[in-house]
This record gives sequence, C-alpha cells and structure tokens, in this order.
Amino acid sequence: MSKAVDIKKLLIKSDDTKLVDISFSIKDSTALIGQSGSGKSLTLKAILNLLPSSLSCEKKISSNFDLNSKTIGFIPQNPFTSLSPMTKIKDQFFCKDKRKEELLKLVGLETSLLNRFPKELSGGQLQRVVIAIALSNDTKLLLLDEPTTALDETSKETILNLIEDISKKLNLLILFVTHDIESIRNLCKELIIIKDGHILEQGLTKEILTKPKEEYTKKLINSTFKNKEFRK
Ligand SMILES: Nc1ncnc2c1ncn2[C@@H]1O[C@H](COP(=O)(O)OP(=O)(O)OP(=O)(O)O)[C@@H](O)[C@H]1O
Repeated sequence: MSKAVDIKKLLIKSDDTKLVDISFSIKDSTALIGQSGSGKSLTLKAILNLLPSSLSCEKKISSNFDLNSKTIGFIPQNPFTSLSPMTKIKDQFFCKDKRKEELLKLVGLETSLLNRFPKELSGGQLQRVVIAIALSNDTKLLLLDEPTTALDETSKETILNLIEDISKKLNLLILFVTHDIESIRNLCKELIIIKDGHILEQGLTKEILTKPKEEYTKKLINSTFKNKEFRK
C-alpha cells in the first residue's frame, strides 16, 4: 500500500483569532503555496509539534505509517543558519559513520566533506548536507520550507532536481511549502493554494497551472512566471 498522511483537521488560533483552518492529504508530493503570512510555516510547525505555546492547536492527523521524529525529515529555508558553525559536518549527523558516507553519496557529495566545517562549504553543498541529515533516520515524510530561498539560481535548480531524485529513489512523501509556484512545477504532483489560513484552491499541479479557477491563484502564477518561459 502506498504511503499517505491525512490531515483531517488543523486549526491554529491565537486567542480567538483563527490563523490556520485547513485539511488536506499528502499522497505523493504536495506543494502548499501562498504569500507571506498565509499560514504555511505554522502548518509545518504544527505537523512537527513545534508550535509556540502561545498558540492553541487542534489537529487530527492520520497516516498508514508511524508518524514521529524518526520518520519526518525537515529541510528549513537557510542552510547557512541551520547547521552548527563550530561543529564538523560529520558530528552533525545522528547516525553511524557508514550511514553518513552513504547519505553524502546519495546527495552527490564527496565523503571527504564530512571532515570540514560548514563555513568551508558552498550554500548548495550545505543544503545537500542538510538534506542528508534529514534522511539520517527512517524518513518517510519530507517537509520542506522554501528550501531554495537562500541559494543562487544554479544551486536552486540542482537542489530541486536532487529532491526530485531522492524522493523517487526513497519513495518519500513530500510537503513543499513556498510562495514560488515555479519551483515546484516539476516536483509536486498536487498543489494547494492557501490564503489567510484557508485553502482557496487545490488539485493537480498541471491542471491548476493551466486552468486556475481563482483570481488569487492567477495572480500568483502570473507573478511567478512573469519574464519566464512557461511550458505546459
Ligand atoms: N506566534 C504567533 N503568534 C501570533 N500570530 C502568529 C504567530 N506566528 C505566526 N502568526 C501569524 O499567523 C499568520 C501565518 O503565519 P505563517 O508564519 O504561518 O505565514 P507564512 O505563510 O509561513 O509566511 P512567510 O512566507 O512570510 O514565512 C500570520 O498572520 C502571522 O502573523
């Protein structure tokens, strides 16, 4: 049976103000797209059980595999700040040496980089290391929070291709949060448009990109693809 996560209810409130009120499923690769303040990060934090205690949260999540800190991998926005600067790469993993080497090879890095400090790596290399660390355990669901924002155009493309490759190879479920529809065009099969904490539109990425129903979605697509060639 293929893996799936069903978020039947996710309600996040600050006092009486609803910040997020959504439900959706992750069956393969899903992108959650919205502008700043739409509720993307809070959604990820709720799945990771990392919401600040000042917020209240009601959630009903079911999955056909054990959902815990070992099966969820998280890739944050900025690889420059997500690793400890004074610690060698090899000491930032939570697994055995042989597994560290396997993981570095999986993300296309030389194993000799394990002996370096983060400042001795490029942004693209650092983000590969962060991905390798996120896969250290028995990862089944990968949560990505704008993982290419801090990277240049070339590294951005390399990282997106790598995520696509790895998710196929390891049969991972993907939830990719971004405001940039273009970055998930090839990577995510399904797309959810979120606005003010609510789902505005959802469906197959291909269909929404070619036939968006909502004005807001049209605007998001136009702003992303402006000046860029868009292939159907
Ligand atoms: N700790 C908090 N207390 C109160 N309100 C919060 C808190 N954290 C976030 N919010 C509010 O919740 C809403 C959603 O925030 P969230 O960080 O999820 O947005 P986002 O879509 O991830 O934005 P960005 O793309 O800028 O990261 C925003 O209106 C934000 O101001």
